[in-house]
Amino acid sequence: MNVALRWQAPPQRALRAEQLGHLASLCLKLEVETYPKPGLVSHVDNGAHRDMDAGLLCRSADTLAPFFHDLAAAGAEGAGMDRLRAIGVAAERAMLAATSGVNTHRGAIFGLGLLCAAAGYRGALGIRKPLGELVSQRWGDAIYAGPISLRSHGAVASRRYGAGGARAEAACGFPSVYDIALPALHAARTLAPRDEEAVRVQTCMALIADVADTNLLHRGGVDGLRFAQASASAFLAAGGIGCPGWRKHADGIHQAFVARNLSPGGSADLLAMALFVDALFVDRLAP
Ligand SMILES: CC(C)(COP(=O)(O)OP(=O)(O)OC[C@H]1O[C@@H](n2cnc3c(N)ncnc32)[C@H](O)[C@@H]1O)[C@@H](O)C(=O)NCCC(=O)NCCS
Ligand SMILES: Nc1ncnc2c1ncn2[C@@H]1O[C@H](COP(=O)(O)OP(=O)(O)OP(=O)(O)O)[C@@H](O)[C@H]1O
Repeated sequence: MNVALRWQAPPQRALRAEQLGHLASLCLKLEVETYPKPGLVSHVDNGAHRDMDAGLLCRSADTLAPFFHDLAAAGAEGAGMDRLRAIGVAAERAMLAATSGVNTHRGAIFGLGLLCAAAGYRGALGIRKPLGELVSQRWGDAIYAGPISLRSHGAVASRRYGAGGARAEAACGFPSVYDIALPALHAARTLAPRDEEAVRVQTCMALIADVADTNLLHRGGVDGLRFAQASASAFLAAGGIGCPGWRKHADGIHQAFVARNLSPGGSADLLAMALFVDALFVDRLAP
């Protein structure tokens, strides 16, 4: 597998919904094609996961492209949260059918889906606001007011540890994308201008160091989250991808996560979202 980000944002502001759907799917594949990513599935190994591999994640990403397309089109038509939710639920169903029941991308459908809807909305209005701000303004209240599955891993972790999870991240306008991932991504490009995979590793580490990831809480409790955050912070403090031998350090962290069954799926989703936002030049001009 070799996924290149063959994407050049057209100069006009309004990107067609189909292109946005294709871009979102591509960003999911780029996230997969990033190694070492602590505990997560990549083209090199399956990390802390027994039920999925890179091939399954890429098939899932392909399955989701038309749904991201629909979400962008719905956003352009001014859809409210009920309509977006119906498309999101249909996307989750298609994902489970394509993966024989494995949750490959539930968090990513939600976050990237809302960003696609915001990109469609922004294109239709011809405005320049960051996508996260639009999600928060347009659908933030409805995201909080929406139905919550009491038995989901995220909901249990939220109740037990008080973490807001994917829902709070979206309702607040994706602060982890704008305040953590994008600055890390841009700084990393000056450290490794010709190595986009290294840039993605550094961005992923920056996210893990700061995000209260409900996947980590579900799998490892507070101790697991603290271990993950401390490991990623130590990688960054040592110079990250600017340090000679960084791959060995990152690989050691990956193996330590696997040994503890830790997987920061929320940070993986946020990495894909940051790649999506970064690829749309309006956000680059006004992040
Ligand atoms: C809100 C969702 C994600 C419910 O999931 P859940 O209760 O399990 O919540 P939780 O927040 O923990 O996370 C689910 C996934 O999000 C990701 N995640 C975990 N922590 C975080 C975080 N801090 N920030 C962002 N994403 C995170 C992980 O991949 C995780 O597996 C979603 O599945 C849902 O409500 N879907 C309904 C469809 C919908 O409303 N769609 C909107 C348009 S696409
Ligand atoms: N490369 C990746 N590797 C692993 N998880 C990822 C990756 N990219 C995104 N994710 C996110 O991680 C989530 C899946 O994580 P996980 O399998 O730990 O959750 P779960 O199904 O709730 O729990 P469990 O597998 O412990 O039963 C998905 O919702 C997905 O969006």
